[in-house]
Amino acid sequence: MSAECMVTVAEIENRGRGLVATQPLKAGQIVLRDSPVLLYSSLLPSSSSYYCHNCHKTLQSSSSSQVCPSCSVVFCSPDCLTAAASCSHSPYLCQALSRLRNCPDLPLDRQVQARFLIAAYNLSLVNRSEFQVLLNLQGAVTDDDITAANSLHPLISSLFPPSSIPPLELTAALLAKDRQNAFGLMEPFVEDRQRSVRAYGIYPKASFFNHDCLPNACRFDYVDAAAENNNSDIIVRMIHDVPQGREICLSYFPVNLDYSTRQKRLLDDYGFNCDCDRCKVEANWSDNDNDNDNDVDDDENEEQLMEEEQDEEMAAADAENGGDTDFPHAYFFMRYMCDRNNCWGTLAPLPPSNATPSTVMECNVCGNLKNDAIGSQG
Ligand SMILES: C[S@@+](CC[C@H](N)C(=O)[O-])C[C@H]1O[C@@H](n2cnc3c(N)ncnc32)[C@H](O)[C@@H]1O
Repeated sequence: MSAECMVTVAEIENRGRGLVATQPLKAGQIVLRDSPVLLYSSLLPSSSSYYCHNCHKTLQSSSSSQVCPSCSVVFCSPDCLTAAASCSHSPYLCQALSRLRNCPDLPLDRQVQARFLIAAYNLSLVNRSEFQVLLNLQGAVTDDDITAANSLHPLISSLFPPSSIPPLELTAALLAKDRQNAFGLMEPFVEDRQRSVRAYGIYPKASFFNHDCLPNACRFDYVDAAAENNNSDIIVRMIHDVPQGREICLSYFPVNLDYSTRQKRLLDDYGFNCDCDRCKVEANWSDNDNDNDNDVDDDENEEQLMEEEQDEEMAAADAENGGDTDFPHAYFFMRYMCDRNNCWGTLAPLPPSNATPSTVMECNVCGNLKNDAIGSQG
């Protein structure tokens, strides 16, 4: 059975649409493969010249690289140049990105938003049905989206003929959809180096996954390691078994973040208060009282460790529940969080072969494979 049949879109109370298992699902099973309808670079123009402007693979110093004759951006192969010319690097987009490169004073976050808007409006010109996918995404507009739209509108308007300038409201709505639905394609993991996002993508099916702070599935990508033409594809695999009818959720960020950081991020970026089982337990932890005093930058928060005390508190909470909750929290961290230094990835088994579960766990951040002692025992 194809991965696409294993989950279906359903309306979930207080969460909008979500993806639900159509059958009992096994640990390691692939429930979704998805390709982006839109992909844009998140890097400074100087760094983005190291990547193919179509598939975002690192360019090799080989003769197969192709240069756009109009704007000089580079593609990894003639195939990527041809594919891009009719879609992601149309004449409109080529001209628009050249204009954007002439705005060096625009801060990087605004440049990245401008690249998204250029890619989105390009999609409206080259592929109406995929643009419609974008319009159908969830996305409540905030004041920040309106501020960003106001600041970028003169630039965006200048890229269109006066008769077809898109309305400001559409620009704000698109920015909101991007914020709440884009997946970051990260640079491959290097120990002791801060990982950055290479590109953002809008994935039409994966954007239906809701968030849970203890997810039952996780997302894999194989940037620079994927088979030909699949550099930006993502795969979602089950972390553990779930019954038919269960909602399948991802975590929108590394699972080691603390309670108040998670709540803040979910409210600021995604517009909701999380009341998942883990949050219900952690909402009562005493050290949350101090969390706000320690507010630090989001990036720094990503680096925060799941402190030992918290592990102990989780174990205590599970013990209080009789230790027989459906899926104890401490167990999740012991079994499904990568223990490699500075990684904070989530582990999921490799796909089962011939219905036999795999005992090898793969980390979705560093790619490490490790034998699953608990799984292989039983
Ligand atoms: C990537 S979309 C997920 C699909 C979305 N529910 C829809 O209807 O298209 C992200 C948005 O879904 C909603 N969402 C995701 N997880 C949620 C959760 N655990 N509780 C409440 N809302 C959630 C939020 O509105 C969030 O901005």
